[in-house]
Amino acid sequence: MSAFIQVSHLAKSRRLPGGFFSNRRRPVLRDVSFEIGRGEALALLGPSGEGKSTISRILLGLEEHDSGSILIEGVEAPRWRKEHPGEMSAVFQDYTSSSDPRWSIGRIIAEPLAVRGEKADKAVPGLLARVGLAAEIARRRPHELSGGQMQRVCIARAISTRPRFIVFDEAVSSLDASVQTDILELIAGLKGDMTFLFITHDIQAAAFLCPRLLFLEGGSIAESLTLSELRNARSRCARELIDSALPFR
Ligand SMILES: Nc1ncnc2c1ncn2[C@@H]1O[C@H](COP(=O)(O)OP(=O)(O)OP(=O)(O)O)[C@@H](O)[C@H]1O
Repeated sequence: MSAFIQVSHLAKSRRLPGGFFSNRRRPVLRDVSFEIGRGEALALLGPSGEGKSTISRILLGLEEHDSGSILIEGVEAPRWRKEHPGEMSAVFQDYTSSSDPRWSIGRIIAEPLAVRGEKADKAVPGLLARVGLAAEIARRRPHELSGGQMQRVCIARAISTRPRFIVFDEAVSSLDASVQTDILELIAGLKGDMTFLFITHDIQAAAFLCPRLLFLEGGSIAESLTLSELRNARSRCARELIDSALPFR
């Protein structure tokens, strides 16, 4: 599988609280290197606060890194994002703040297309159908939908521009267990040629969607394991996550 994204020696520190003039910084990412193959679904796991979302925000161009490089199809990430508008997308945990509560669902889904100057309204019924929602939902507003329905709307919006790469950052974490399963099945069914990065604390969800799992610990990738290698995990964070998941015991 050829590399779609190559992350090399990524490092990022954050300013410690202590006033505007404080220069004290705390490393979050020390030396993170990994590849995501073209068309691969890759999971990124690790304890809370370890820097998983920081990596996703850096990949998406929402945050700067201090050093290291990110190549997408062999091109520096900022240039790739500029040359491929709409081809990188994301679904976040908080579906409420991901969408304007005053807008109709149709407008929320169509916005990324409208921004690109494409005819948006015609695409909405098809996008709703792809995520298992009825066309009439386009007229409703976010407060009229359940959490699971709203996350489906966020997924419809994320795929509206036909991205080639999607980050799912804790995209099922705030949903009830039964709804989580539905959304995981939806995500699994969408894949096609897309490349996925699936960020989660939930090793069972990761193993359901992704054939390979990365474990982030101490600011770098502690292990990269395929599903069949999970039983031989050696890093502390991988072992803890595996031991906490009953089916793996
Ligand atoms: N905007 C920010 N300003 C300051 N510190 C931040 C900011 N965002 C994250 N951090 C800090 O950076 C570190 C990494 O956060 P990050 O959200 O990337 O971790 P995470 O592994 O995704 O955590 P979780 O699993 O809890 O979402 C944490 O210590 C966090 O408190």
